[in-house]
Amino acid sequence: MKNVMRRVTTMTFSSLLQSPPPLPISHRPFRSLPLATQRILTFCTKSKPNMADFSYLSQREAAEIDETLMGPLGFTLDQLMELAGLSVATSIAEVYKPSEHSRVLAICGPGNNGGDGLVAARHLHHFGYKPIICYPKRTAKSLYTGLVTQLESLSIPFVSVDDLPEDLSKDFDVILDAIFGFSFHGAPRPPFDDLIRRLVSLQMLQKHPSIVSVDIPSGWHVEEGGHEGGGIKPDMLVSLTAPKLCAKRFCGRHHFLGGRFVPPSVAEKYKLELPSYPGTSMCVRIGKPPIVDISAMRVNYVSPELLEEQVETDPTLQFRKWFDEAVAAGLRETNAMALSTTNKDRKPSSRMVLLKGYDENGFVWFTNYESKKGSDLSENPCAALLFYWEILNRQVRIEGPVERIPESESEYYFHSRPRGSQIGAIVSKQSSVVPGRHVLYDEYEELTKKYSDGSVIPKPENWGGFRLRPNLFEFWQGQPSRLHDRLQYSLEDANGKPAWKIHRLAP
Ligand SMILES: NC(=O)C1=CN([C@@H]2O[C@H](COP(=O)(O)OP(=O)(O)OC[C@H]3O[C@@H](n4cnc5c(N)ncnc54)[C@H](OP(=O)(O)O)[C@@H]3O)[C@@H](O)[C@H]2O)[C@H](O)CC1
Ligand SMILES: Cc1cc2nc3c(=O)[nH]c(=O)nc-3n(C[C@H](O)[C@H](O)[C@H](O)COP(=O)(O)O)c2cc1C
Ligand SMILES: Cc1ncc(COP(=O)(O)O)c(C=O)c1O
Ligand SMILES: [K+]
Repeated sequence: MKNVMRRVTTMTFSSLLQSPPPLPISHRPFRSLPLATQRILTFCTKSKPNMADFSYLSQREAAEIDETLMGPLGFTLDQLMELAGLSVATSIAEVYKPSEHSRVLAICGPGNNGGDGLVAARHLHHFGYKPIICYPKRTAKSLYTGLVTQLESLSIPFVSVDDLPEDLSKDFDVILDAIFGFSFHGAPRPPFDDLIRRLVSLQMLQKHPSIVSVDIPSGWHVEEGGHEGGGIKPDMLVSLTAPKLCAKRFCGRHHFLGGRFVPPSVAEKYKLELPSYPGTSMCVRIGKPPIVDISAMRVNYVSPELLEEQVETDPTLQFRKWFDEAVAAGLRETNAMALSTTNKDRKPSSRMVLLKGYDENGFVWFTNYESKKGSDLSENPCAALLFYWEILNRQVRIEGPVERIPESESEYYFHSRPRGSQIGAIVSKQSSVVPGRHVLYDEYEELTKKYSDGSVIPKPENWGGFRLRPNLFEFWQGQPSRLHDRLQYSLEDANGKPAWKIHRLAP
């Protein structure tokens, strides 16, 4: 596609045929765990099978890990607390959106758990929440006074226990329980005893703020747990480093793990079986995903209006504008599109493909000409493309006739791909039945060896590009109450020449 087409953002494609990634830790077989942990695991496996994959720390182990991190491993408390607090804030943001749960009360205790709460509150503020802090027993150390100063400089209010509203359910959507962590022992002393009692009675109400506990539900025994004895029942628990034994008794809807800083030596020493964190996330959900009512799943789209007078007269330019905005919005595969084809019996079929270039002449993707889509397109050379850019509430539909691109352009593009994907294209007789994965892997290995000298990998004859020449575009912008904007561009006759006409369609 030398200079013919504008190349879409370079995407990395980790081919199915490249070496398989290691199993995430959570999927590896159960390994030997500390005895106490094993006992609890065996006990709980019966009632909650999905929890058996993780290890749980005793109070002593948790403290020991902290000492190791901050001793021989060279971490400082400030660093760990910052990461712990950030994990808590990102976990909250995954479950409670600021649009509906902005009013957060962070109750912070005298130790490091309280410090995590202070850090989390700062991050929540930057995420768009409106936190208020109750921090009755302040620590004079500079780490804590610094955190307080940072919060004050953001005008985050501090409230005393006496000034807290009697009914916490009216003023708050989320209560962050950062009172006690893994060093809690005995029975809670004032003023925390009363604060915990208030959280317990709050939960008796039908509608109450969601309680999010940092590391340990405050007042629970670190190993034995305890809400049966009348303690708090948090809706969410964010375990740090690894869940403590009491987390086995957690029955709330959302259990997250944070503290993405555990070096392999610590994981190894304590035989930690933990899930892997996705992508760049600071937190990962553990335990069962929440049960959702699919029929109630809906988003009320709120977007700027899409007006006839704002859009480009040329739909390719309008596409460029939206495509670039989607890239700028940070979408991972802006160029992923659904391609719909039909066969000679008019039977439709859809799949995702990657857009690899577009201009006024059309939209190009690459594939195997002998695949299902290839065969459909030879029987009916017409197709529809569909993009959905969720975070922008936008959808684009494109339809038109399809043709193969010149062989030289396919050649050029094929050799620009990673060598693994080039070999993958040779190995895959796309859409045909394969007796097993090993067949693909064996051939892949063989070809990898064959071409290990760096010689040119020949493009299979049946692999190349298709170009759809649009005769219809539709730009869709989601709006409240389902009254979306839909602007359709169709090619119509204007004095004997085709010209793009814009029509607004009912949503
Ligand atoms: N590695 C990590 O994941 C990190 C986690 N962090 C967080 O740190 C806590 C543990 O912090 P620590 O300071 O050791 O302990 P606590 O936050 O639990 O609080 C200890 C203070 O609480 C007092 N305390 C204890 N029991 C009671 C009680 N019954 N009533 C009232 N007060 C109590 C205790 O006072 P004492 O006089 O009793 O000693 C302390 O003042 C961990 O859970 C994580 O949240 C770190 O941020 C970084 C690394
Ligand atoms: C995000 C995404 C992008 C894809 N891109 C391509 C592509 O560019 N070309 C391709 O042949 N298959 C691509 N695939 C695989 C196709 O969806 C499909 O499985 C394959 O092409 C076989 O389809 P068919 O049997 O209908 O021909 C992609 C899949 C996904 C999920
Ligand atoms: C089977 C197949 N072929 C081709 C592609 C496109 O790969 P590339 O971006 O290397 O052209 C993909 C992308 O997912 C694919 O799955
Ligand atoms: K806590």
